[in-house]
Amino acid sequence: MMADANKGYVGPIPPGKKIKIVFVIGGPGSGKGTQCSKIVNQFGYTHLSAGDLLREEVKSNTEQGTMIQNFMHEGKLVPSDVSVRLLLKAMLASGNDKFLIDGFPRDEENREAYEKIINIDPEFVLLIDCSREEMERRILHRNQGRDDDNMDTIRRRFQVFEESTLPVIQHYEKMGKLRRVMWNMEYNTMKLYVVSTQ
Ligand SMILES: Nc1ncnc2c1ncn2[C@@H]1O[C@H](COP(=O)(O)OP(=O)(O)O)[C@@H](O)[C@H]1O
Ligand SMILES: O=c1ccn([C@@H]2O[C@H](COP(=O)(O)OP(=O)(O)O)[C@@H](O)[C@H]2O)c(=O)[nH]1
Ligand SMILES: [Mg+2]
Repeated sequence: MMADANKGYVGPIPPGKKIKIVFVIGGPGSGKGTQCSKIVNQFGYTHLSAGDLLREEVKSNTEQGTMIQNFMHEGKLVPSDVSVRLLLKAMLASGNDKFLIDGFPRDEENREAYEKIINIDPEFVLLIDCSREEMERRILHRNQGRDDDNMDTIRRRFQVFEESTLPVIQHYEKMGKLRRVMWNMEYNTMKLYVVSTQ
């Protein structure tokens, strides 16, 4: 491993380790988790779902867990320092150097907190573009017993996606980092994006 693999990097990950990060973004129910699970099996990435990490934290029955549960139940975004710290903890615990980060960053504040605390430029941002009708249909049939998969919360989650996540997507598009795939695209086409950065 080259000593200057992360030249200029200032952050908590040990220097000298070239870390690859891919953000996977898309509306609620667009298939982020599904595609990430397929990609990790084949390409040795660690899949970190920000939503799953938050749900794990809710189970801990701490004050922070209850706070997170309330935000999620309302379809709102949990304060960035909480989500970023959970991501960082999971990255350090994994020992891996390639991560698919699913469902994050969801707003500009998330992105800024990530840049302040973790500060590793993503290789690219994979956007799963899916119609709202299809996303709604999928969420309502997902049967994972999620407290936020009800019509009322779903509506708010879509609103957050349109108002807060779209600006993040535009940011990465301006930087030339956005790779857009359609929800009904062949999985093999999706794989190409990952293979091309191996
Ligand atoms: N390409 C697909 N075609 C049909 N159903 C899908 C597809 N991808 C995902 N699903 C289903 O849609 C639901 C939402 O997918 P999920 O991966 O949980 O999305 P997200 O993580 O973006 O919310 C799940 O029940 C999943 O099985
Ligand atoms: O970085 C994140 C990721 C998720 N969430 C919260 O967790 C919920 C569920 O996110 P998840 O990614 O699991 O939902 P999905 O898009 O997969 O349906 C969101 O609505 C938010 O309330 C958050 O606050 N910050
Ligand atoms: Mg998901």
